[in-house]
Amino acid sequence: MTTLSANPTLSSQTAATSSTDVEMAAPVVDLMEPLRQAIVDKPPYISGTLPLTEGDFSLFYKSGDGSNARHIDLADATPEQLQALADACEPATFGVEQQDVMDESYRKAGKMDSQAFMTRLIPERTSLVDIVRGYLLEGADSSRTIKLELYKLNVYSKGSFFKAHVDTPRSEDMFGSLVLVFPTPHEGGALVLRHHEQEWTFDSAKAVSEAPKPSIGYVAFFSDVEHEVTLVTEGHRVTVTYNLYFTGAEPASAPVVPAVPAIPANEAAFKSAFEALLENPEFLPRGGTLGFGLRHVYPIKDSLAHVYGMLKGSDAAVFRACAQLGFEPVLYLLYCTHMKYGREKSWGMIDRVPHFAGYWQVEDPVDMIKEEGGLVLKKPYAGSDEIDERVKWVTKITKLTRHTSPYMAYGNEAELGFAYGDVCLIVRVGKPSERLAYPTVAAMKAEGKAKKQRR
Ligand SMILES: O=C(O)CCC(=O)C(=O)O
Ligand SMILES: [Fe+2]
Repeated sequence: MTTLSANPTLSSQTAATSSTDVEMAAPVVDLMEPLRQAIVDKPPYISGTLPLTEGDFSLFYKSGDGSNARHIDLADATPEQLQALADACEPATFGVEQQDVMDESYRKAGKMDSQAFMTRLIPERTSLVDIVRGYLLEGADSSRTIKLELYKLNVYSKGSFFKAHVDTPRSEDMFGSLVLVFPTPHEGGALVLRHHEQEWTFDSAKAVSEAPKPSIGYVAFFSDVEHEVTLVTEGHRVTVTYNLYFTGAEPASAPVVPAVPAIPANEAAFKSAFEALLENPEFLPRGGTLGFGLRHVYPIKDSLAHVYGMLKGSDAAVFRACAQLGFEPVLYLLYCTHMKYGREKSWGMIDRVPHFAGYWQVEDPVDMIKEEGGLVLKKPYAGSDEIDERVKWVTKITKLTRHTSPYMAYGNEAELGFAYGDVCLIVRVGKPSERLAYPTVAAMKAEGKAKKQRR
């Protein structure tokens, strides 16, 4: 059910401006709850595989008394070479109440501290940092600068494992861990992650063996996620781990788009929740329009077109899942006007950046949106023929990606007003027997044009 929020008090003369607030964006708690949950309760990790160049798999390490360095190519290592690497490791410990403890019933693995090896792999020169920022982090966090600190190398030989634990934070700024799994032959050693009574498994051995060669497996997760490494039943599982920190530096100016798009962990959950809803005859019995607030920041200037190719994390998950099911998700700018007099607000949306420059003494920017080819969602005292579309909001509108347009506002003298458009994703769904038959955007536009001409 939609709840109405109290009308915010108007603070200035130019209060007849647009800003999005929670009223319209209050999500409908109903059949769509599983859909909303799939987006909002995003799994606290991201995993996948990443192809790298051959040199990145070279590892040099100290062995014996340390007077000789050895080399191993982890993309093409023999069992003997891997055994030599395992022999050069010390037994791994783990932290219990500020102390490093060795207990092979809890953790059985070999470890090498970062000063005992050198890898050519520099995560900052791959898309790993962008993947962590774009797919693990959300909202404002995803444009913060992060730092990766090489922590350890581990060799999980046959019979190795690491029981459930959370990683010890190294400082207040540490927000997570990144584990890279090399493509060495092994079986078992999957990483099981648990958070808020949910569980996920990343079978890195399987993922890496199915990836184009040579690739590494990667998994990044937040510090409060419990995780365990299951028993390695064959071969050697070689990993390097990094601690992930936020740095104090200013946020990067433009949000970064991962060069290699990762598959968001909640994409499958969202897709199956949506498929189940589409099967349900009680869901939008006459068809309807779903709205999703975006959960990442994207740069916009004159157009929304480039944002389609930049979608990250949950935004990418929603877009891709809907498109795969045959729908045509469209980005819109959503405007809300607090009227100067009275309590009502008007709402409108448009699928491109509007140009308000030629308008003079405008009372309600939603009228300009309409003139520019947009749609009216809500308007005080409007008859139903004046409402173009009604949107059911699955997730709240956010102000993360907002476009500001100045315009000449109505007043005793012309004064400058500002209209704020918040980018959201709109998906139109047909009635139960013909879910994909809802008019396409092109059809809606053509219809709108015809309507205008008839007037
Ligand atoms: O190897 C992994 O996948 C995780 C290792 C781990 O949990 C750790 O080193 O703390
Ligand atoms: Fe761990």
